[in-house]
Amino acid sequence: MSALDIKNLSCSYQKTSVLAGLNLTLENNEIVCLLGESGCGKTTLLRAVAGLQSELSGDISIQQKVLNDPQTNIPPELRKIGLIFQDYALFPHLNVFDNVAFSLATNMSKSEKQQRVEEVLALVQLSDMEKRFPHQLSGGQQQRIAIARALAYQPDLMLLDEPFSNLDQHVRFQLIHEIRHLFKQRQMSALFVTHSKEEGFAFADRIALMKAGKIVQIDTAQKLYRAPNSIYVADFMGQANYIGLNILDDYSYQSCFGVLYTQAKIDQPKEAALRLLLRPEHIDITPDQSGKAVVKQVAFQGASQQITAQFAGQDFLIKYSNHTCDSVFFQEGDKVTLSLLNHDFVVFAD
Ligand SMILES: Nc1ncnc2c1ncn2[C@@H]1O[C@H](COP(=O)(O)OP(=O)(O)OP(=O)(O)O)[C@@H](O)[C@H]1O
Repeated sequence: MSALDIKNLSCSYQKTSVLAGLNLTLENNEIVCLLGESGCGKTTLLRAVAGLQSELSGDISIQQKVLNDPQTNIPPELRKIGLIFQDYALFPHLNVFDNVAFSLATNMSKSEKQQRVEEVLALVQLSDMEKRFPHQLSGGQQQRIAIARALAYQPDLMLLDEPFSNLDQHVRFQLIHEIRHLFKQRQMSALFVTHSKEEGFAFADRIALMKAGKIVQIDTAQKLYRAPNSIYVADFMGQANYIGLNILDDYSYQSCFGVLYTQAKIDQPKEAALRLLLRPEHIDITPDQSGKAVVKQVAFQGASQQITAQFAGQDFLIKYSNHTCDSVFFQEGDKVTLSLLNHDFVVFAD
């Protein structure tokens, strides 16, 4: 059974279309990250699922229960959704206990409430802070309280909008790992918005990369990085070089690195203009006095060097790992040879 099913969702603001015919399915216990540049519609999609969006068409179901279709529009408070925002949204005049208890049904007995609040505060490791007020907590602790409050409500789906972006780097990644572990333990499905791919990598099972109101690719972070379906996805997911290819026959191309052979039959017309994606770690660099490439720039990064080298009339970005004791430290002006390391080819047609 899927945790969330979105079919053909379109949303607009004053008739300006923001989401157009979007489809998305979340499996049970899955965390999916909506990633994309500012303004692509991530928050609008989250708001649509929460029932906070008015100009909307399409079908939305949670746990097979229809929330939105042409006949139905379940109000936000009945959707069994936990919402977590960037600014924690805690009530400043309520202590931790009352903030967490706030979302619980009014017909719950006092002892049931007590038990539920204690349980979720233990989950976020803040049991001893029941009496404190939000201003007496750090940003990370406030966000944990917000998460405890959402968990106490026992939602069918958790929606998180940039929940970690107000936290400093160290606390942020610690909290991301902690909350991911907690969600997995509680078998919680979640849709999570961010514009940081590092947060998406650390928190989500799958990433849905959005562009102008559409999901352009959805898959694991590794797949999006290694097998992007477009130059847009390739560039969004990491640094990239591209080289031109000419088809020689069904299994080989001519390139500036010589003839490249493929295992899979090439299914493009012979005259197609093609580009091969080369990540910086796909290119090997070796010092060579008679080499045809020259180092233009070196950025030492501790465990690696990021090198820009000119070869065949173009600049290549190369990642050179310093992991062995005979690693070379390259300098501007060094003559070098570049070669391609074995990897699965990703080729784009222009
Ligand atoms: N209330 C509104 N009225 C009119 N237009 C809006 C409104 N809210 C958002 N928009 C527009 O809708 C588009 C999508 O906005 P949305 O907030 O969903 O993007 P986002 O991907 O979450 O961006 P960000 O990463 O900057 O938060 C943007 O062009 C934005 O300007």
